[in-house]
Amino acid sequence: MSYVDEVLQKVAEKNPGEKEFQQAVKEVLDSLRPVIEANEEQYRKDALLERMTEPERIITFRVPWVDDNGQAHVNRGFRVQFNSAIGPYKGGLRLHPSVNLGIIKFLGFEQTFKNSLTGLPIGGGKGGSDFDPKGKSDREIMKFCQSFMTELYRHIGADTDVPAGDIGVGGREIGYLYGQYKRLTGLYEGVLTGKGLTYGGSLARTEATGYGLVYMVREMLLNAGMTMEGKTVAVSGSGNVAIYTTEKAQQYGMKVVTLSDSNGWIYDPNGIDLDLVKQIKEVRRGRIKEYAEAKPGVEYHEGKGVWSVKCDIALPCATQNELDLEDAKQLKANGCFLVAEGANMPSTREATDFFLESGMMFMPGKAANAGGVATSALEMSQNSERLSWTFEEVDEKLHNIMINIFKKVDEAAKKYGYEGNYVMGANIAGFEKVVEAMNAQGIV
Ligand SMILES: NC(=O)C1=CN([C@@H]2O[C@H](COP(=O)(O)OP(=O)(O)OC[C@H]3O[C@@H](n4cnc5c(N)ncnc54)[C@H](OP(=O)(O)O)[C@@H]3O)[C@@H](O)[C@H]2O)C=CC1
Ligand SMILES: O=C(O)CCC(=O)C(=O)O
Repeated sequence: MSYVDEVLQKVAEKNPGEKEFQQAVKEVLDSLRPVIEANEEQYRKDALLERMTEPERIITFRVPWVDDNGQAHVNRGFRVQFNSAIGPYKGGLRLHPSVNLGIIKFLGFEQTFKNSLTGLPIGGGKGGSDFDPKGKSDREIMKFCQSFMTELYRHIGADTDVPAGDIGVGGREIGYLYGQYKRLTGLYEGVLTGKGLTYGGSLARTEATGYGLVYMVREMLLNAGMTMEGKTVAVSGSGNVAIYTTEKAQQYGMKVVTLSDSNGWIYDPNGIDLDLVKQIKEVRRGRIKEYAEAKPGVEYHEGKGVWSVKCDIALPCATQNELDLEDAKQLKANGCFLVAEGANMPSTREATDFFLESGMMFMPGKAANAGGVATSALEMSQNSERLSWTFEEVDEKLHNIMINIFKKVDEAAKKYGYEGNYVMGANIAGFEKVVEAMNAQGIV
């Protein structure tokens, strides 16, 4: 049996029921086969893949909190410190009722390669809780965050592990988490990113994942001799990544016609009115349905369906496995020729294979959405030097980082004879740096 198959079997046996984690490991290792086969003997001797697929540390803890009516609740908290070969663990915290250990492990595993691609010194980690922030008051969110940090603080630090936002965690939550960390430790340090601008946050971090995604799309189009102006774009989600993807796409003259949330999706043939979306989602914390209620001529549909519209470009920005094989086929049939993932692993394995086999341009999340964590690393740099850079400085650095990621991914795919296969390119380029760092540090 090949080394890859042997490790995939062990991962399945050792992580039963963790389907997203198994899916992510299989997708990465399958695409690394040519590299691994060329070094099989050494990698096997060093148990390289076994070490790479086993988190360095998993922390789980109880998160008790009391709601506004005096009722106590208990959630489960997680932090998976996956790989510190190239820097302190870095990755977001997710608050969503679907969160479980397998999901956090898949995200931490992916984060390791993504962070490697940024070219910055950050290792991979991820965390979160099965707490549902929807419908909770600000005070309930605060109490939850304080309780969560009361356990987490002993495992993190500006030079050891630096969490940030992800689904359900934005500026409000980071503020409450930071306040509690400071209270418990007495330290005023860059232990979290995505902080508010008044207490150490970086300009452009809020926009970074979405802006970075569009900078990546720009490189893909330029490389194919195409322009952005006038392209029709379908975006899913209506949170941080979807909103700032839409903003940057519109700035480049593209027309975004869809957004969604977990209840349904909207189709605005005239192009999304982003001020209205921000009002609904960032100010009122409302549902995307309210957009259609406020605007005549906009369609609202319950459930899934964003990928059924006619578009040139599809940018999934909601959650994992939100775009399946049927969606992929429908996109192709409707003329879509480019898909870039704002979310982490939003395309199922079958959908990804279809994109690659049918000749569509496809950029996986670990490359396409790396602008968020890259800008978090820029926030860490600013915190270390006790300085704040201008929006333009950070945005320019972000843009260059995305250009460099595209180059690395493109070149790695070409080097192994898979030109245009950015899944292989991203996995290989991310993997090579982690391997070099792990080898240099011995069997640890
Ligand atoms: N924030 C960041 O900097 C980065 C985020 N990402 C990834 O981008 C994706 C979106 O994150 P972000 O925008 O920050 O999160 P937000 O919480 O701001 O927004 C998430 C959006 O996705 C929708 N959504 C979440 N879960 C589901 C679900 N199970 N089914 C349908 N819709 C869902 C939400 O709808 P609803 O409100 O109804 O739940 C919401 O519209 C995630 O995959 C995240 O891991 C990747 C890199 C960096
Ligand atoms: O900014 C960060 O540290 C993490 C962002 C994140 O969670 C991600 O890239 O998926």
